[in-house]
Amino acid sequence: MLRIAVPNKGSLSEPATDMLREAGYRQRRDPRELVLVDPANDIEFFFLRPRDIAVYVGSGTVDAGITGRDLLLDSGASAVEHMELGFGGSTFRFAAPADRVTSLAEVAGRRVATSYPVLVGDHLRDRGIEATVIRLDGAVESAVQLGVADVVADVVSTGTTLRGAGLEVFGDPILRSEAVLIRPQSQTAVPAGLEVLTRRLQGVLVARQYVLMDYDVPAHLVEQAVAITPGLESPTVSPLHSGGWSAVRAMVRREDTNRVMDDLYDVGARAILVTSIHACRI
Ligand SMILES: Nc1ncnc2c1ncn2[C@@H]1O[C@H](COP(=O)(O)OP(=O)(O)OP(=O)(O)O)[C@@H](O)[C@H]1O
Ligand SMILES: O=P(O)(O)OC[C@H]1O[C@H](OP(=O)(O)OP(=O)(O)O)[C@H](O)[C@@H]1O
Ligand SMILES: [Mg+2]
Repeated sequence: MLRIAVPNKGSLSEPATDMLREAGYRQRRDPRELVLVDPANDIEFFFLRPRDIAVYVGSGTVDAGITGRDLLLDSGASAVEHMELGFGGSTFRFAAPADRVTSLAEVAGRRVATSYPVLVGDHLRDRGIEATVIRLDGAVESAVQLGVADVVADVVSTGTTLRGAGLEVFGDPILRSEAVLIRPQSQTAVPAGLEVLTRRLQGVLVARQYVLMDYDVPAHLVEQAVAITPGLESPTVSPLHSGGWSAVRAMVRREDTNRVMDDLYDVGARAILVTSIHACRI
């Protein structure tokens, strides 16, 4: 039976569970459940702290797990990224009170508060900057105001928390993170069940990122229209019953939907219909 670690709380928990449910796996209803078996899919889910998941995966006691790239790098565990999951996006950045510290070089000799001491320590060392890293469990934005640190390094999503604490980011992002499926470095071959899980999750990603577009276009304009909707591989073109027109079906990126419909209409396409993809295997 395949063993998969899933975040039990925090920002990644609900979107991870939603994605697995969308991929056809049983998921827990009670947030206190720690283990859930899905016998129909021969898979077992372990609900663990997001920060601990890389440790379990690295030790090889589970076959794969969902966590953040930032948490994986900070863990130092022997686990590798297997697949990006398209949610839980964030940047990891330095911040300080406006105008007090404005470049990475100025971090030298100062105190940096963070919940990600390995990630930050590695970043500073790689750039030859000596600073004192102070490890805190969370809410690091208050560390400057409370006099424990001069600079913070933390997850930034909307930036609301930083603004609220009177801090401003400076320097380049330390990391761009998102939720990832990770597997043990020691795993020599990807288990068959993990390949199925991966394909299912890729199906969810495609269903979320693409829509299906159908339209009719005069046959002599098909080439122009198809240039606007090249699809993933190649669009399907079929003749309409009444001569001189073709029907085209292609996948289109969801965010491009309205621009593509406008462009198709301008070329002469009509009866342009957009349908959501419920599920797919590419
Ligand atoms: N707005 C956000 N706030 C916090 N983490 C986010 C956000 N968006 C994405 N993430 C990602 O979520 C992961 C951290 O999860 P979370 O903050 O839930 O863990 P935690 O801080 O260990 O737990 P908790 O906050 O419940 O104590 C990281 O990979 C981080 O990049
Ligand atoms: O840019 P924002 O949208 O404001 O989000 C970023 C904040 O969210 C996270 O905190 P979390 O809620 O996980 O609390 P924690 O600091 O205790 O981990 C993170 O550590 C930042 O504080
Ligand atoms: Mg947190």
